[in-house]
Amino acid sequence: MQRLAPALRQDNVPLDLISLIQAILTASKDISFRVGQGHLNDLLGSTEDENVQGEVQKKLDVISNDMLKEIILESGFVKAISSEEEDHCVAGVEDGKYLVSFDPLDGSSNTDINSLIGTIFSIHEAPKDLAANDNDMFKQAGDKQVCAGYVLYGPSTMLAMTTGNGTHFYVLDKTQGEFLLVERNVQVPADTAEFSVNMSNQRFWQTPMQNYINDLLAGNTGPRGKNFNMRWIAAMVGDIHRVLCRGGIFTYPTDSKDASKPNKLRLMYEANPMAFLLEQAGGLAMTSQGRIMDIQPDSIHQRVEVIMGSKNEVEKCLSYYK
Ligand SMILES: O=P(O)(O)OC[C@H]1O[C@](O)(COP(=O)(O)O)[C@@H](O)[C@@H]1O
Ligand SMILES: [Mg+2]
Ligand SMILES: [Mg+2]
Repeated sequence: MQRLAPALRQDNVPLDLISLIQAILTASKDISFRVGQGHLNDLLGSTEDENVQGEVQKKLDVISNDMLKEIILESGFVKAISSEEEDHCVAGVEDGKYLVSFDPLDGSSNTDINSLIGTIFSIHEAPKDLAANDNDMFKQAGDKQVCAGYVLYGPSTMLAMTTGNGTHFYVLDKTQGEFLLVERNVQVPADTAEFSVNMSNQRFWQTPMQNYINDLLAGNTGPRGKNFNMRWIAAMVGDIHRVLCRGGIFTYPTDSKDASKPNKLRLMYEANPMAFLLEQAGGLAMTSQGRIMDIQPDSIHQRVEVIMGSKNEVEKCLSYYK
């Protein structure tokens, strides 16, 4: 099986970007090891602190954030990073070529129940005309990403990544400490009979989404004429990995549960990287208003509606908004 670096060179990925990706993965390998230790090293549970999202941070949120931040900034290729766990972007080197946005630990509510969690990352080129501590550098649409990926800490540690030449799967060979290419050009089936949403929020959704999901639940007794199954891992990294593997539609719809926060998932380090991976695998990644990767960001912690997955099913969902 091919190692990561030669696989990326095959896609003509610039050497400095390969080195930056390897830095991110070095931190991820360490996170994978620590996550695997679970109770053994007192890594579970929460801290006393809240992050900029107003969420109580898990110990693993903080540990993985610090490890990624340190290794990425030390790489020397990065002008700044932005993270779910950092209020403001953190400056790197002024002449750094890249910007990295990351969700150090996705699926935080799963850390204490030994369930699926992951790390999500997105890389843009850094503008030369702004200072390294200026958040405005990150106001670039998802379409401008040069790389996106996630590492899934599951029974095996897997990497899904794209640099714009298709989406590929890698597995961490823990005996060698290397990510090995296991599947090139993953393709998401255009149709599906599987949907993924937190149903407990149903009464707060907009009418089109309520109607769409009700028709799925009606199955072969309803207008869709076929039965649909439901899955919800409560970790976007796990739910999107399933969609990349076998198709499906994943959505976190706009809701009225908390008027100050109509959307849950973050554009820069959740929606955009997943959108790049899905589109490169033949899927779609939308809000009810348009393509996620066309959104011009206005803040590094901006939240957006997410409707993504199998092309025909996403289009079907969007038809309810017409
Ligand atoms: O708790 P809910 O409503 O099921 O939301 C689950 C969603 O929240 C998240 O856990 C948010 O991400 P973080 O864990 O990184 O904060 C997503 O991974 C997941 O899709
Ligand atoms: Mg997350
Ligand atoms: Mg997180």
